[in-house]
Amino acid sequence: MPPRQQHPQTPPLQGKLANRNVMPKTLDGQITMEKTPSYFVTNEAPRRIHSMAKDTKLIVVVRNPVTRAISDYTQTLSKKPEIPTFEVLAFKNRTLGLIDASWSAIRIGIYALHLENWLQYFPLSQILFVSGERLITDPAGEMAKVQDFLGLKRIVTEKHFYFNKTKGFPCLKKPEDSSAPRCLGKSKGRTHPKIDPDVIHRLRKFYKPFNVMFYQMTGQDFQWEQEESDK
Ligand SMILES: Nc1ncnc2c1ncn2[C@@H]1O[C@H](COP(=O)(O)OS(=O)(=O)O)[C@@H](OP(=O)(O)O)[C@H]1O
Repeated sequence: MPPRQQHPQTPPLQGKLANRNVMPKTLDGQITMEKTPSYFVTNEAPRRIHSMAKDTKLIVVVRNPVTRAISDYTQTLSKKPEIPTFEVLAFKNRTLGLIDASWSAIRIGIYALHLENWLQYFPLSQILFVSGERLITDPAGEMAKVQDFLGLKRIVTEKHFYFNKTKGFPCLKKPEDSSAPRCLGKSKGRTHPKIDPDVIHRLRKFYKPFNVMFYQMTGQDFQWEQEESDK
């Protein structure tokens, strides 16, 4: 049976019962999924989810935190075009090179910090880290890991993806029926504004120790230090 998915717009975790009540009933052989990216950085989320269901499997998609910050900013900019530039928001004091780690676009990318909170409640074996970069370059490969992690048969494979040149991203096709291929919407894969290379450089330096800590904690090297430039 297909996994049942809770809508991402679920009210935020307000308490154990509040959340359980909005989840659909799950039958034998079904998996209920809930997708709220902000839970990863919500202090109370691990404790609450753990007290609701200790055996919950957690999937976290992570990408280079510098690109993530720019993506986050791009999303806000699309809704509020009047906000200051990324370069302005990124610093507490630009002359001193002091990064503003309290700005959510930057803080969310300190993955090691957030993961520490989750590891107080869940073993690493219950968490799958998906590489946001490989999700674009090898979606079938990443989806194979997701399906294995969830104990599902590998139903989604290479044949379900094609690279859409116009979109610049992989899109989905359903080879089993004749329905039209589907790409993600306009809000995914926007062009990022060009950011001052010096600011990128400073952010890379800022994140490096946290990235290294994250690689050690997860046992996975996401190779964000190897990337030459951000799009
Ligand atoms: N197949 C495909 N199509 C389009 N976009 C893709 C795809 N795979 C991954 N991505 C990347 O997903 C990024 C948007 O995801 P978000 O994490 O912002 O989504 S969410 O709003 O938090 O759910 C989005 O980030 P931006 O490029 O900054 O928009 C994409 O880079």
